[in-house]
Order: sequence, then structure tokens, then C-alpha cells
Amino acid sequence: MSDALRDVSRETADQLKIYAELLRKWNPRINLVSRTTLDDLKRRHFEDSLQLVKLAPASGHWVDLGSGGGFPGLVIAIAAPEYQITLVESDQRKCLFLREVARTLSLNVDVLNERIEAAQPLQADILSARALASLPDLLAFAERHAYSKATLLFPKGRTADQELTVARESWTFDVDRIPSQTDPASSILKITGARRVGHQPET
Ligand SMILES: C[S@@+](CC[C@H](N)C(=O)[O-])C[C@H]1O[C@@H](n2cnc3c(N)ncnc32)[C@H](O)[C@@H]1O
Repeated sequence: MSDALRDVSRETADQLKIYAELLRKWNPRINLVSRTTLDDLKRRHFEDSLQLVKLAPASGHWVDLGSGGGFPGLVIAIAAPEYQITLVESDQRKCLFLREVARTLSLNVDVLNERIEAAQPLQADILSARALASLPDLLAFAERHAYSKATLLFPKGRTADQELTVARESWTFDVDRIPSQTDPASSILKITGARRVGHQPET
């Protein structure tokens, strides 16, 4: 078990257990996570999501795009209630599930059933997205929904280098690449100062 899950409070561990039960109950109907990862929820989804918390500023509005079954955004809402959290998900049935978990666990999260491109700008201090889109597309989403000084957290697999190369053709940004604690082939891109090439930074 990685530090991320070992360090959580008793209350968080209990809430994650209830979340896992709801996922198993709903998954056959909605396909929230692939069946192959259902037996390894802790590592593939909970720890993988939790590791983002220590890479983020200590508070602020955290927007998770394309949350699906709630990764990473709902896990963060459970483990780190100090954030104001918004989950954006276009699939109505997945939103029903996200709201059901939030209601059951009394979580303070907004679930937005909209397409990212159509939603009103969300003014995120922290923006995350896992398994949603390539880095250039994610940066365009962040341009709409995050403050220019926001921290962007994008878990990425083997294509990270290639996506960084393509993204640098149109964007400038600072990036830290943090090895994933759950998958040796993956890393988390922590991006700050993102702006389109040729755009002046805001003062
Ligand atoms: C591959 S899943 C990943 C889900 C979750 N982030 C995870 O890592 O398990 C991508 C999710 O993004 C949602 N999605 C894709 N494009 C979207 C868009 N333009 N606006 C809102 N949600 C979108 C899909 O409905 C799906 O639930």
C-alpha cells in the first residue's frame, strides 16, 4: 500500500469503503470503471487519485474535468474536505452516481452535468483530469476553466513525453513531472503558468 492510503484518517477510510460498495453496486449498470480494475479499486483508483492531494496548494476551488466514476475528484472530496470541489461530467447517469455518493457521504461537491466546452468558466485554483484528453486539449480546457495562476494536475501514462512535445508547439508552461506511486509507467504532470504561445502573462 502506498503512503497515500496508509495516511488517511479512519473516517476517510470508512467513507472510501462505502464509496467502493456503491461503485460495485452501480458498475454493472453504468460501467463506471473497467471490470478489470474493479478488483483493485484501492490501488488503481483510490491511491492513484489520493496522490494528487499533496501536489496541490493547500486550499481553493478544485475542478475535476471528466470525472467519470469520480476519479480523482470524488476521492479528493472525501479525503480533503478543505477544498471546494466541482466535478464536470457530460454523462447523465454517471452524474446520478456521483450525486448519490455525495449525498450518502454528505460531501460538499458540485456535480455539473455539462460538456466542458459548454460549461460557464469555473475559475479553478486547481484543475485535474485523468484519462480525459491529450495535453494540448487539456490546456485548452484549463484556459477556459482555470485562473492563469492555477495549478494543473494531469496523470499521464507512456505518452507523456510525446504530449509535452506537441503541447509546447502552442503553449508555454512550467512543468514538474512526478513519478506515479501506483504505476511505474505513469507520472503526474504538475503544470503552472500555462498560456498560449505569444500571449502575455497577466500581471
Ligand atoms: C475515460 S473516462 C475517465 C473518467 C475518470 N476521470 C477516470 O479516470 O476514471 C472520461 C470521462 O470524461 C467524460 N467526458 C468526455 N468528454 C467530456 C466533455 N467534453 N465534457 C464533459 N465530460 C466529458 C466521459 O463521459 C467519461 O466519463
